[in-house]
Amino acid sequence: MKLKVCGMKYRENIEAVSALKPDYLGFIFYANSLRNYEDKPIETSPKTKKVGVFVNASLDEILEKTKTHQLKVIQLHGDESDDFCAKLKQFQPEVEIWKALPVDESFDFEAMNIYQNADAILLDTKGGNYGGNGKKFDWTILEKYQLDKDIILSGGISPDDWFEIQNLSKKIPQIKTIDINSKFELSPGLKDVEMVKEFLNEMKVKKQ
Ligand SMILES: O=C(O)c1ccccc1N[C@@H]1O[C@H](COP(=O)(O)O)[C@@H](O)[C@H]1O
Repeated sequence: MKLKVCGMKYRENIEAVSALKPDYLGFIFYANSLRNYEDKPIETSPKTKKVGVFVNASLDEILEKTKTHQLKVIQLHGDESDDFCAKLKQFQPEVEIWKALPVDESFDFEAMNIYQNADAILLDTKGGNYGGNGKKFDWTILEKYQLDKDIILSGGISPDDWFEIQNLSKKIPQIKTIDINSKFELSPGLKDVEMVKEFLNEMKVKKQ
């Protein structure tokens, strides 16, 4: 299982979290988010891939940020279409595309089939904002999931959730990555480094 730490904003904090070598670090490029990343590009551990999170941004903006920040993954967290994913792939074939979909009790997994040009689907809880709502959806609905496409599990994941996630991933091996954000913060965009460290350690114990 891989770990993405999302919503990084402050340089020193980014350096401290990057030193823990998570698989992914997420930077939100969305002006309406309290976690909007406005600083210069920052170097992270070579083991950590940078993910850019966008909400209904233009192709030009995404391409520009991908180049400037050396993004390895583009996470589309708005209402982007599969055609848009296809266009991005055309310009950036080496960059992975993750399409985020909002999940509630009526979520239809067929919606994932639409996104043939996305490399993976990120499932986040439907809420008042496009993301960062800090709420979990009912994970038992994942037991109905039968497609092959990789899933990134997201939405209100907290430090206490590792045990449940482990059990879930045994039933649903398509869950390849988990995405942590607001439940690991001291304030929006500022991660609690110790909390992230402990969580990563718990994950490593499982891996052995
Ligand atoms: O965190 C934000 O402010 C945000 C804003 C707009 C789009 C996505 C955003 N964050 C993403 O939301 C999910 C879930 O976060 P949380 O655990 O519920 O706080 C995560 O994928 C972030 O990448």
